[in-house]
Amino acid sequence: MKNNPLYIILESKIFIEKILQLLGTPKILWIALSGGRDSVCLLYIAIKVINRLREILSLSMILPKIYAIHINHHFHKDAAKFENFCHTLCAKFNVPLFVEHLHLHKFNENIAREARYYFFYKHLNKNDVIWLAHHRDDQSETFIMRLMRRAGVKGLTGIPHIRSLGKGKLMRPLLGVTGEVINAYALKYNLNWIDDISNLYINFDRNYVRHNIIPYIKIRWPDAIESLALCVDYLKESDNLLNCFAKDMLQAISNNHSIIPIDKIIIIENARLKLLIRYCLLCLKFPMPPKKRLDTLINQIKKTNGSMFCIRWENVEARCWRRIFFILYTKKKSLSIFYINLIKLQSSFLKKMDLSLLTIIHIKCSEFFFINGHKRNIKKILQFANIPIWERNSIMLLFIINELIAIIGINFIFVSDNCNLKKLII
Ligand SMILES: Nc1ncnc2c1ncn2[C@@H]1O[C@H](COP(=O)(O)OP(=O)(O)OP(=O)(O)O)[C@@H](O)[C@H]1O
Repeated sequence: MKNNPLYIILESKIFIEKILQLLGTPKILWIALSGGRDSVCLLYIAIKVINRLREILSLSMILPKIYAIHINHHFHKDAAKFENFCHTLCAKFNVPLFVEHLHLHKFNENIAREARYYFFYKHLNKNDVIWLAHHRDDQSETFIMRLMRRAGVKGLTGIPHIRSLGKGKLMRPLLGVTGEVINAYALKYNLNWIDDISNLYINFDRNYVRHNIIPYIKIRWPDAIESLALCVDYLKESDNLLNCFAKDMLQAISNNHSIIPIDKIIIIENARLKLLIRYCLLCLKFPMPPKKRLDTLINQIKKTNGSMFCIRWENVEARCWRRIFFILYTKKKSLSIFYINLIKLQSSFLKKMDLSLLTIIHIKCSEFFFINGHKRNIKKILQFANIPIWERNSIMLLFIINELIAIIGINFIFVSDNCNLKKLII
């Protein structure tokens, strides 16, 4: 096993050149280090890649520095073991390690993931890059899980190779290789890591797919991982095309993802209208409606012919009022949006603030924010961040705000005591 030649893929010229090309020359290359096999290998590869860069670049060029970041979730009984392991490993390689702590009353996988990305976001400065160790098997598992959740093209596109995150970029250089290759690499270089025993619990969907489904598919189709990952690549291309199409459609009728004249959309054919609404929701980072809800919404748009209606799912409301179609967020948003919007205001100040004083980011439209919370606390933050406050509780403000944004392009905050939009409208 130690001589397994598979590891060579990770040392091939093609692999190294591809990641060097993607990497560019950031000031800091962050490695998201969990202490597991994949991220330990990634750290090792990063060190080698920077050494390679040192050989190619002229002496006058500044090399990216490698920093590692570990999030201690304090939930796992081995949490301290993982953190200590990361400290020892980074000390060995002379890589500075930043540890962030997350204390949740009750562990929730999704919130923990969102919080992780928030911490990554917080550390990334302009042009920094962070590497995560997802690989081909993760991609194929995600694909199968999403199939079972009846995802459409967008959902099946899986994990992206590269995307922006705050001021920097998030990359997954190992997404093109399988776990088997990473394993061979780890064995070849005698790397140590900690096995997360929770990866064996098949009551989690991912683990069920990993242990109970993929091995069976591979008996019949040994290249299954590769084939599934290729499907994901094809779907990514289709999804990009659909997004371009939807963007053009929107640009022709509105300059806002959440406010569109109803007369412009009534005439759009159903399948295109669905695509347009999904695109707006995607840009607004709002949750997608279940299929039946979206069908009902389309029916309402066509049937009511511009009179009032309201369709809700999760915390989203799609409304028509005074011949304007609105997409609004009405209640508590997920942790990342909550943090990320606040952090935009003034991160150093917020660090000192007790965030629990604020209850909810109420609605986030593309250019302005509705915040609900104790007025005193919100005002304190906004004043500190030099953001003008408008206090009114009329939906008419939406129009005024929209007009002002269109005319002078300002950003400001609307603070309302009563964020029940239904009441406001009536
Ligand atoms: N607690 C953490 N701190 C820092 N980064 C993390 C943490 N958990 C996950 N990551 C990053 O996200 C990637 C994917 O996480 P996930 O839990 O899906 O994978 P994994 O199989 O546990 O990976 P690994 O073998 O590195 O632990 C990890 O490889 C790592 O880069």
